[in-house]
Amino acid sequence: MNFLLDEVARATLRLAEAGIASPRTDAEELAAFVHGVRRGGLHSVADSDFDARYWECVARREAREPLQHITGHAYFRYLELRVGPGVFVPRPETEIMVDWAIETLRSMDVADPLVVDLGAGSGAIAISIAQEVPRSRVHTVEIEPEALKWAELNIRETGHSDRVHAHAGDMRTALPELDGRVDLVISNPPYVPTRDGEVIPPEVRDYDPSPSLWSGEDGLDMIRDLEKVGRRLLRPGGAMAVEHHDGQGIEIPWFFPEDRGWRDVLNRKDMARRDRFVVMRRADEDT
Ligand SMILES: C[S@@+](CC[C@H](N)C(=O)[O-])C[C@H]1O[C@@H](n2cnc3c(N)ncnc32)[C@H](O)[C@@H]1O
Repeated sequence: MNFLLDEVARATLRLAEAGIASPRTDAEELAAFVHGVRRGGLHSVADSDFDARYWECVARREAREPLQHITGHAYFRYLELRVGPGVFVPRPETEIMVDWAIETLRSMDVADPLVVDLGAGSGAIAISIAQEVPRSRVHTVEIEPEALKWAELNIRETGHSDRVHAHAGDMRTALPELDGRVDLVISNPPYVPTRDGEVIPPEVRDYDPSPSLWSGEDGLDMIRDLEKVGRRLLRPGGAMAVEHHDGQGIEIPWFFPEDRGWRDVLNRKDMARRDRFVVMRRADEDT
């Protein structure tokens, strides 16, 4: 074993003691970041090249700063996105909802589908869809100016400025010019119940911006409003996906009733088999 791997083992213990859920991965990611190699290449770093800044990064992580804020990037599907203060760090759970959206768009008989992503954050959802559905046109909306800057940066740096457009605005009233024309609406809205304030991890509570998290006592305020937004934006037969907290999967389908033109409302699960997002579509014109 080389010196760096010894240090990674020591850092792993420190991070585990600090209550980090994935101490080994984080210790390795930080070592890879500091030494400019991939995780698989850590064994090849010469002992003389060990960089003591590694321990500064480990101390920041130990104090529960998110890994992605320390390294400055987050991986999401096939993207490496820039993140930092002022923006929500994209999560793996959301990748599964995006998977559903991409499959749904590919199965639609539409050459250049029109997509709206509500709550841009880093741009993770919007950029992934543009990248993986080649002719899609994606509009994303963000209320927080700081977050919008990160989304714009990522859209530019990933080379998707031609088909992803980030708009400043409130997702509840945004993009009236697209009313009735959108093929797919997707959102990972704020959904954490304010009553959970005491139990969420410090990485989330202290670093994800408040507007990306909280949505009323039961966490459902924004999702209730999204029913109206989807009804306004979608074309007949258009599809929608909304991420939610585990434990909210029973209530949300009731917000999208058949008598308001919703069809095929279904709960979908994440990798841990927990209810994680709800999908639905608008009735066709003749139903
Ligand atoms: C949970 S984050 C999701 C970000 C990103 N889509 C992702 O999945 O990583 C929710 C985002 O919605 C934004 N947001 C909250 N309320 C909003 C509103 N009323 N209108 C537009 N964006 C809003 C937050 O600032 C935050 O960036």
